[in-house]
Amino acid sequence: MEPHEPSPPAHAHTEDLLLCCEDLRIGYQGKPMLPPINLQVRRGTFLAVIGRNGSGKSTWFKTLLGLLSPVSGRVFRSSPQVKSAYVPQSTGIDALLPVRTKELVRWGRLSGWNFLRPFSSRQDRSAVESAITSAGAGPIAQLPYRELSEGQKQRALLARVLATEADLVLLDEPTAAMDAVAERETMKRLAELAHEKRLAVVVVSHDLRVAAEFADQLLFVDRETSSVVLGDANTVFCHPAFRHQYGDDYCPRHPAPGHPREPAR
Ligand SMILES: Nc1ncnc2c1ncn2[C@@H]1O[C@H](COP(=O)(O)OP(=O)(O)OP(=O)(O)O)[C@@H](O)[C@H]1O
Repeated sequence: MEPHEPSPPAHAHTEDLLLCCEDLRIGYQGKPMLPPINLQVRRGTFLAVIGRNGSGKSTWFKTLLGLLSPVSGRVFRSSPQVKSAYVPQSTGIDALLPVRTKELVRWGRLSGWNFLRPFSSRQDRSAVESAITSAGAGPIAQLPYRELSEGQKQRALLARVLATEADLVLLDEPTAAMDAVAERETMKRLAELAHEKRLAVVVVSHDLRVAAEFADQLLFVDRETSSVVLGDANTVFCHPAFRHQYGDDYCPRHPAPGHPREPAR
């Protein structure tokens, strides 16, 4: 280890650990917007980040990626080799070039000016094919990216990020423009990828039920109640801060009127 490299947390020496937030406070201009975040991101897990608009989800992603400095605390990567890939909420890719989806995915795979190489390696080609299949982007692979619908563009960008074969994949509302069927299918695929390929997948989603169905854990962030809640769906959905924002309908312990949990005697 380099002399100036920060020391890892005591619990970080496990092979599945990719990234760790330690008392991490996120915000702008030195002003924290949430209480400290403590969590570990591990291989083979699917984490969904939920919360109202403006609650700090994208800010957290930017801090994880090093695009924004923590207000305090730290983000620790278990190794400098941990490779992350990120799909932001919206991108300017379509404004760039009239490129086919498959080429866009290939460029995601080949870093820097390598994408100008006329031939990619067999390994690159196979990673591109597999990413296109995993993202369900086969039917649109030969179509110009510019001509795709917003939901199809999201699939293409998902394939692009998967082609990088990153260990940690951060996706900010990757299904926002998809119809309900495509959204469910994509979240299911992301969960399978996390579990089968041993990736860590972290997704921001506003579809709470779909997130709860497929994610291993939920991270709920809320500025109004100054809350950060990490746990399974029941833990999060029944938390007072979550219920303050979204009501009781998501919590099985607080059934909606007319749907009693116990049959009436
Ligand atoms: N560069 C910036 N400087 C100061 N404040 C900012 C900056 N960028 C975003 N914010 C503010 O930070 C807060 C959190 O924004 P963020 O984009 O992280 O929310 P979010 O949870 O991702 O929201 P959404 O669900 O709408 O995408 C918002 O109030 C936003 O206005």
